Amino acid sequence: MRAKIVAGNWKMNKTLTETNALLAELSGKLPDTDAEVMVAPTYVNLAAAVEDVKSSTIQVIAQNMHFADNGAYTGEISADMLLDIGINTVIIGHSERRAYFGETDEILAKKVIKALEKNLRVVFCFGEELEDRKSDNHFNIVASQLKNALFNLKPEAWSNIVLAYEPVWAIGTGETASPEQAQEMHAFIRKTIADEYTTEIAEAVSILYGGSVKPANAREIFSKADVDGGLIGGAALKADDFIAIIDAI
Ligand SMILES: O=C[C@H](O)COP(=O)(O)O
Repeated sequence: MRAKIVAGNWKMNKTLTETNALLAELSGKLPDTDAEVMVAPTYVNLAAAVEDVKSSTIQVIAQNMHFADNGAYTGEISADMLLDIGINTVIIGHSERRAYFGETDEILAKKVIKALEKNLRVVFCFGEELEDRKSDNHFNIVASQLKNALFNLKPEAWSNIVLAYEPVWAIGTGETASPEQAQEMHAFIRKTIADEYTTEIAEAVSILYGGSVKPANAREIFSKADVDGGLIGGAALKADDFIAIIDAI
């Protein structure tokens, strides 16, 4: 059985005070669920967030990390720093990192290798841009993103990988992929992994959908066979919306 996951990526939102308040509300309202619930606050609030959720099942995860062990990388964060404060999962490859911070497939491949070497679980994000979909190139782009960043991994490494398919045109735009478009791409991703590795590995990996998931559309998207949960941006910033999305899985 694949893990069901609802993860909230808070991006560059929420001060420490707001982080404490949102986590207190989420912990108090968290429904009974089989899904893993994760939140990714900004770096400076991670350690406090880990404390905040100590008595709940919410997992605090990181939005990014560097591929080096340590050194002269001003402004960056290492895997060991995350592990030391009790973080076990890191998002890598978010489209905003790719678009605004120049993160290439090559850089992302290094980050994934380092994270796995340190025993961190990786939520790996990828997805096509609007032009790719308009020119019917979206399957090629997604396949090449997977291949370039992940297909150098040994088969056993896949047990620590979660995928998040996020079509860039659906992120923060209010426009979402239809449940059918999400299912079509998730099935394609699974087949691409099965072709490169094995059906067992492809069937075991959780594939989340991200891009304007809201309480109103979550249930239908999550009902699709190959959609194992969501990576939620804007709607993760309000406790009631995030709880409603967790309830929808
Ligand atoms: O990491 C989350 C995604 O970028 C989705 O963001 P969004 O739900 O605001 O569209």
